[in-house]
Amino acid sequence: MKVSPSVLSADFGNLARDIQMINDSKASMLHLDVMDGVFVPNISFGFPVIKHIQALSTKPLDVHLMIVDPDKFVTQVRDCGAALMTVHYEACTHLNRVVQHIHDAGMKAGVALNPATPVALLRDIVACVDLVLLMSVNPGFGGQKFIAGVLDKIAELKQLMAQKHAHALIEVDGGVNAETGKALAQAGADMVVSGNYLFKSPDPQHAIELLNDL
Ligand SMILES: O=C(CO)[C@@H](O)[C@H](O)COP(=O)(O)O
Ligand SMILES: [Fe+2]
Repeated sequence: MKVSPSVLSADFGNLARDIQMINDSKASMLHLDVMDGVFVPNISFGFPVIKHIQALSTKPLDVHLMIVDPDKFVTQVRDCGAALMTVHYEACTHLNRVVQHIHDAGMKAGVALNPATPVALLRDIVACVDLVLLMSVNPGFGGQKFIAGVLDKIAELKQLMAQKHAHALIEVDGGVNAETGKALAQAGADMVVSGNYLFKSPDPQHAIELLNDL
């Protein structure tokens, strides 16, 4: 199982230390949650902070945009050095165009679904994206309780991807710990995001390794 630790739960007063900890871990990517206070009821951090993190990180950046109209920011996300730019299905009027712009900018494209958004809505886009991010909490905050309905959504998504000959990675985000991570591994998720659980752990690198070994 690939692991993408969420910087949202890092200690922003000791960011360089926490990024170095992730560099020295088995994490596959580094997850960055951008929130605009409109699409979600919270504001996190923006491009200057991501640029700073990029300079410190040896892991590819997995940028999760919880913002309205993400098409406006494709170039800025690319200029931050992101490897993967994930936008919400619910935030895009012209999702196919946004995905094209992300690819034109040289990044991998991901599409995220809120817990109440059905997988079936991805029918006409799933073959065009590199990753589907299934939210297992309502986006906006770290440290929330895992919504187990995501496990059935993984099965539905796998079925849809088989029908459409799609090869997107399946990433799950929210409330992931050792227990929920195990259920996600069994359900067939390829990558998990974890924030609160990892950063509150007495040994975050060991916690990353445990998820990685699932
Ligand atoms: O996108 C989000 C929240 O909106 C996440 O990436 C969280 O940051 C995950 O944090 P935990 O639920 O693991 O604490
Ligand atoms: Fe996220």
